[in-house]
Amino acid sequence: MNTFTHLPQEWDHWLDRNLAKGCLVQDIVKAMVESRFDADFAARTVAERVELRALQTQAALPAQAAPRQPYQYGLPRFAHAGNVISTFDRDVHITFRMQRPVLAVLDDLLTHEECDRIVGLARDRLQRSATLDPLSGQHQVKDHRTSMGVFLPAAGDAFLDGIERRIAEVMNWPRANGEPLHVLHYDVGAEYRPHHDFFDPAKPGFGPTLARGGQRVSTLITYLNEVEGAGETIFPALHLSVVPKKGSAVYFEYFNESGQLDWDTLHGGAPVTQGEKWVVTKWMREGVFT
Ligand SMILES: O=C(O)CCC(=O)C(=O)O
Ligand SMILES: [Fe+2]
Repeated sequence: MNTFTHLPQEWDHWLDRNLAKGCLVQDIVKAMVESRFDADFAARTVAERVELRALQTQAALPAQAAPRQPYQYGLPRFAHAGNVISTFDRDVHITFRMQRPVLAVLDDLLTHEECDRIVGLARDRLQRSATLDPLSGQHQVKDHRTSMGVFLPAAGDAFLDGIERRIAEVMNWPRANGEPLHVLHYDVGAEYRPHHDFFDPAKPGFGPTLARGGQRVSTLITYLNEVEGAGETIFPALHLSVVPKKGSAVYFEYFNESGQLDWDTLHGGAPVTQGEKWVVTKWMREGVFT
């Protein structure tokens, strides 16, 4: 019986060595399955590692496409100097920041009461999270996103209205460019595998969503509860993970004035190993979201 669904460190190195040697993916997966790794796990793990290695070496593009130019870090959209962002109703504290990619961890974005209230608004309306298929443009439920989610439009809700305003000030981008707040819930074992929040313009299925305000430019993920085990937001290309803390948030941006995309913002929600995880995400667009 094939049982292993976790990659020990020695196997991690083995995987990299074999990919570097040019071994075929199917041979690597076969060897893992023969060593009692779960077949689906082995296939997924190898496919993800191939993608990550390609990203790191910028070799992910098909042969006929032009190589990606390095992302130009001009003036960040997140232009807050100092440690505190004084919004109209609350001081938000910057506890970590990095320039490449532009990323920050923020404390006190929401009070605990606000977190609980958002969870309360979302709890009974959750649906299994879907992702937009890059080829067909259809919303599809896939194994790589096993959370439950719901959009919370702020229209007419004074509470959400205030939160939206605060978030727009923190993201330093017009509120009208934001998609509605999106709440995600993860049970034990649920995860959101590494992805980019922007829409790859080379993929035809993203045309219709790109027509609704253009490209996504930045993301703010706010943690709504204390997670008992794991569930970090992981950034594999940066070897960075952000540990959930109730009321705190992680911000990152990935679209510059020249329209370049920062592929290093690859990120995901690691599987929750104990308890549950709630987040609320704000995605900003280039223009007004319609
Ligand atoms: O749950 C997380 O930590 C990541 C969520 C995420 O990537 C998103 O909402 O776009
Ligand atoms: Fe994301």
